[in-house]
Amino acid sequence: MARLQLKSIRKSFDGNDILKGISIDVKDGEFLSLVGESGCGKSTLLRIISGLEVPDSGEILIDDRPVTSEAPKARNIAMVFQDYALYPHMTVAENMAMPLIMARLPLHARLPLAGRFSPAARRARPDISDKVRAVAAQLRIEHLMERRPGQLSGGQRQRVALGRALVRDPGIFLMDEPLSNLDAKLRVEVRKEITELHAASGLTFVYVTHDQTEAMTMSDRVALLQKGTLLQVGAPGQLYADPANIEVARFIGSPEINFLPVEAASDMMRLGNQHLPLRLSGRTGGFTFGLRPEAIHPAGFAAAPASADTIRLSFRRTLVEDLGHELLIHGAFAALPETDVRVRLQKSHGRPLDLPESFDTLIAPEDLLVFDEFGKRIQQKPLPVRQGVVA
Ligand SMILES: Nc1ncnc2c1ncn2[C@@H]1O[C@H](COP(=O)(O)OP(=O)(O)OP(=O)(O)O)[C@@H](O)[C@H]1O
Repeated sequence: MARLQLKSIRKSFDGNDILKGISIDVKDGEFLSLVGESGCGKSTLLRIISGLEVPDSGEILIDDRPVTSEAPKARNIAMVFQDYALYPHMTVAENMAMPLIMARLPLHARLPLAGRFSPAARRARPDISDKVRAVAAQLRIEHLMERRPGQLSGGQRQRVALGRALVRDPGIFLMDEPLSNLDAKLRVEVRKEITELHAASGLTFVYVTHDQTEAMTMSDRVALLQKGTLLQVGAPGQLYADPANIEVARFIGSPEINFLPVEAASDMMRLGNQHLPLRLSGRTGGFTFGLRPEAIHPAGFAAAPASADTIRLSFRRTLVEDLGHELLIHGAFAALPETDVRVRLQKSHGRPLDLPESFDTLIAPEDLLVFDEFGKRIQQKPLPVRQGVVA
């Protein structure tokens, strides 16, 4: 276990700023995910933590000890890559033992083949096998120990790669998109296994993924990067319900959040051609509402939101996707026909729903997220205006 602090990490390649001052404090034993779109700098940051890459400026501390200029080996960090990087000619047991064998060999014997057949490697092996067996049991791969990587499924290979990283008893475990080569069903399985592994090992995990669902389901906290900048770091529920800006709201949540342009006057708001009995305390002008698909309640088909001040908007559907337990309805509000909107509707016991083409929807003002013209979240919620009386 170890605490990891990143302080103002900067890195550029060929004059392009890839990381623009990233500061994150990863707690001892925490599972932190780094998420963001392809090219935002996630892997570069992970490589900098591991020591494979050197930052242009900034500092890395492990348990309060500066390690920025230390070699990877001295950091007691293990890393699992998306392509597993197993030795194809070695058995699972040999693959898993290799980091321990290598650590005990003199430098000249560390080449994979030389290391494998050298007398020093053979001497080191007996006391290593107990450790390998223990980790294999933890990962439930004992029955695979004599196979070679080519004789394993993707999920099994992934477990071997995890095992190989774990045998060294690292303080920090780094993973770079470890599930991306697995099919969807297996991804969910291994996702659960990694979460269990984290809980059982108590290690500090830093996990890179571009898949927000993966990050949300596995992590204690999620750090969202965009173009080399840290947009927000927080618990999954916090990023979902309390995003700092439009980019975070857009990236987190599937299906994606809806955005609606609105104009605020002192005593009402306007959405397209409809007046809404809402106002923003002391603020007028152009804003954007963020509205999660499950916060739009089709009247008569879903329970009304528990709010005394729901607003009612007519909706016209264009496409309905039946996901079995729920419907994902695409369409637009009549007040704003040019803006696509997604609505999630739970089905009662999977029964089919006969949705008309147009129906009313109910929305609780408390469920509206408000963003200013720069995309920054405004913490205040829209206030109801009742029959011309400002509440
Ligand atoms: N050694 C390097 N030399 C030059 N450019 C690099 C180098 N490593 C990374 N880059 C560039 O830095 C940017 C960020 O790369 P990085 O791999 O960190 O992104 P990422 O967020 O992990 O993306 P992905 O999800 O696609 O792996 C990319 O534009 C990449 O081309």
